[in-house]
Amino acid sequence: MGLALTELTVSHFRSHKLARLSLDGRPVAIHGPNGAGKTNILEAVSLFSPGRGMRRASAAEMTRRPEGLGWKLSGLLRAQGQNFEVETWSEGGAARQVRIDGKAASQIDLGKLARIVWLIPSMDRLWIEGAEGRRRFLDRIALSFDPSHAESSLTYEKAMRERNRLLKDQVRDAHWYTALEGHMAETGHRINTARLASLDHLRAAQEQAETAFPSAELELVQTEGTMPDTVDDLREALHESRFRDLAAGRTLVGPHRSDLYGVFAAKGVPAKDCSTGEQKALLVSLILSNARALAGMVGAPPIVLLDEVAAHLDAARRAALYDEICALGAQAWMTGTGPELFAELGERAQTLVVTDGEAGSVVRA
Ligand SMILES: Nc1ncnc2c1ncn2[C@@H]1O[C@H](COP(=O)(O)OP(=O)(O)OP(=O)(O)O)[C@@H](O)[C@H]1O
Repeated sequence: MGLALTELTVSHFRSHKLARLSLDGRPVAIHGPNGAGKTNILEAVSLFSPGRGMRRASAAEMTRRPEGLGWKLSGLLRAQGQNFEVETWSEGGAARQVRIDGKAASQIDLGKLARIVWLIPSMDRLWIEGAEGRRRFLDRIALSFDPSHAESSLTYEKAMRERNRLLKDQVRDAHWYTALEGHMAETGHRINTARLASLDHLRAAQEQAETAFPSAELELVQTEGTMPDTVDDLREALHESRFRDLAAGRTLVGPHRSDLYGVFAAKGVPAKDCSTGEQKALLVSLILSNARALAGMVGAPPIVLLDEVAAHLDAARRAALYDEICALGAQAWMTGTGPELFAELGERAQTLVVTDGEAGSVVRA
């Protein structure tokens, strides 16, 4: 068995008061009516990777109402041929903490053990909406390849926020800028390199795989100007941009101005102009490529979370998705409103049924 959660306890987390799940490593098909608490389980699993989880919610938002005292997720993770006891929790809305085998650990430590990727309904408009969503999508992929990408992003954003504050306040003291630009150049360059490397991994995985899903041609572009390709050039560009940035009241150069451009390869059509179904198929294709590339890199496929994906695929594509997930050997957690959406999986998956009970969500095998 590759990477998998074999036990999961969800406590005081969103609609779940207490859910104890035993998993056997097969894909997990979760069905139940709307609002029952299916996505909440996937969100819980996503919190075993660095960051705010798949809904980007605050720790306080995820605390079960009305109690509001905090939440806890614990599990047994099968990774690298061993079992790890993993825990993450938040008390009273405070920043979440992590423990591995009873010892305090960082989110990045956990991310190195539990590679987790996801596809969620809000990504359906990925190619149509703003560049920020596409950068975030690519950054999640980069983070799955290298969990320390999360740290680079946080450090860069913190320094940029500081610099933007100086720009807004029209501070002209060069010393302040020089120090911040040094940090931004180093972390910004690391972010850009990780994004480009991620695209290379995806391209290689797309080329090597036999898949029923369309491939995407992907390119990292700048919304304006160019992205300097060395630390020194980025530092220089930030320095040179100071007057322009003072006028704009924000930083105009750097990896926060990058965008992911995608083309439906077989037709040569930009992803944003493809049909809804084609856009979904492209996303599935990218997540499968991400999973394949990770399997090649770390020796095991990631845990894959697919929220409401089955319902949006026709029967042939759905069957192909299940075949590809099973061939990869990934523990995929999938949600849908009814069992018929998982019929093609048969015994290859484990089924959980979630219903809305008086004391919150109820999960049964
Ligand atoms: N902090 C919270 N405390 C208690 N309940 C919450 C909290 N956050 C969300 N919920 C409840 O969780 C439910 C939604 O759960 P979830 O999104 O998992 O549903 P779902 O089964 O995936 O539904 P759908 O099929 O409609 O997507 C809603 O009833 C919502 O009110």
